[in-house]
Amino acid sequence: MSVPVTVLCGELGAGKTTLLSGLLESTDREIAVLVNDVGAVNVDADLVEARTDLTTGEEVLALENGCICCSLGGELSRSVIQLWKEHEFDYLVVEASGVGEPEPIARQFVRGPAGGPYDLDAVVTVVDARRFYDRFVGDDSDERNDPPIPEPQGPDETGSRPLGDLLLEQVEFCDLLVVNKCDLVNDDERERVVALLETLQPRAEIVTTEYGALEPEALLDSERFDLETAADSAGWKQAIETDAADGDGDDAHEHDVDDSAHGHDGDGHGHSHDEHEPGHDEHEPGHDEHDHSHGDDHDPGHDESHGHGDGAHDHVHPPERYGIEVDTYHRRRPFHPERLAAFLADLPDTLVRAKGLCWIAGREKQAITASYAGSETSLEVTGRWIASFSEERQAQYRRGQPDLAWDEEWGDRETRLALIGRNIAMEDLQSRLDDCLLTDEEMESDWSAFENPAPTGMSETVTVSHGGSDS
Ligand SMILES: Nc1nc2c(ncn2[C@@H]2O[C@H](COP(=O)(O)OP(=O)(O)OP(=O)(O)O)[C@@H](O)[C@H]2O)c(=O)[nH]1
Repeated sequence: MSVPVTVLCGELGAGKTTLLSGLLESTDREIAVLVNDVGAVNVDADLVEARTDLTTGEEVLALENGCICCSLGGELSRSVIQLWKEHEFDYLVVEASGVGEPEPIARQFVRGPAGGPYDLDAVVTVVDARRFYDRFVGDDSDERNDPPIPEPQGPDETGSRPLGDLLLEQVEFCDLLVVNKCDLVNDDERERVVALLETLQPRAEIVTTEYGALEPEALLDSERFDLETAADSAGWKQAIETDAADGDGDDAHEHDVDDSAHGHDGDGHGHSHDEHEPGHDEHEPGHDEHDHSHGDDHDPGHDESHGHGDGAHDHVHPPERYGIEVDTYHRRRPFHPERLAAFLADLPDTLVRAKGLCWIAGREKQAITASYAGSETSLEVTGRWIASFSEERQAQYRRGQPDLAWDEEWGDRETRLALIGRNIAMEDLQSRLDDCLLTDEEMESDWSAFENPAPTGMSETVTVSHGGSDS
């Protein structure tokens, strides 16, 4: 019998991982998860792993070397077929990269080789209510009862399509729309968002959530996916492309087989997380199966063009088309807590997403995950630096992770962030981050004397609002 599949799409930071983590916690179904993340730091797979008993490399499978939508007939199909052969599970959830287009992914499960063992059940798009409102609905009271239908905006002055275009495509293609982050909009704003979404996508069911809290039944075995529509993919394609062509005037939506990796520096990511807090004991020393490659690199590797020279297709990858740039920030020096907080409250609008581990002075034990999306950055203690354990334990952990880069003085403490922006001055951003690092003089000072808003306890989270204060 075919294994049903739910494909989870949505804007970067809309809450896909949050929703997925909740789903995995609330169902007894044996769910395999395919996570595809953009950027060298494959944080999502790690977060999903941390919150479940699934393990990367087994049921949680991370596609680190490419975007699903570029892996047509390639890595996606191979991965899911291999997964099906080697593991027992009765449901597959694919968490698509926040910049992935749903159609080519869905098509894999309908027409590709994965269509054999799998049966596409639903395509679910998660929408960030706040961002959707701000971007598309606005605050013009004249439009209150008759929101305009946003049109894809076409190339901007740099030749890239606005990121919102991709969001619209995800909205238009799906079967279920999850309007998430409803805690960040008021009732009126929420209703206007829903009204506009209904106009854009009359076929989809729409649910509103906070932190992606949904009953598993809403996401699994819904049989929402319309196979007839899917089989007639030229129809959807036309619908989507007609809109996009308004701005593009070319065939940039043509998707053909392309296994190129892009925007990835090939290394996995790093960090062993704490294993000694209540409820977080599932990992043993050496549990971390991710790669630990620690080049102090800045890999802009996202500029590859996808011209194939045979004239058959003109695939422009979304990160390129939408002006998205992916970079990593890696430093082995701690942040000054107050300067970091001030920086996080004043992030450039061109930054779409940032996520990764931070080393913050005064928090010598805590490995803190920073996650920026939309209007806020959360700082959450997600583990402990191995260097903060006894020497005996350190040795034990390090034996299990022979590739772990280790500094004589600071051990594994470091900052490694994925930065995703649109038309962003990445160097400026990196240099502003550098300004948040401790100076040589501060390195010698008493770090515990700094005012420090960073969290201390495992899973404790501090949120910094963009342009606002801590909460
Ligand atoms: N205020 C608020 N924050 C939320 C909600 N849902 C998720 N978040 C936060 O938003 C941030 C992004 O959530 P994720 O679940 O990682 O988003 P994602 O869509 O998986 O992100 P990408 O994988 O980068 O595309 C995290 O800091 C979440 O804690 C919500 O309903 N309300």
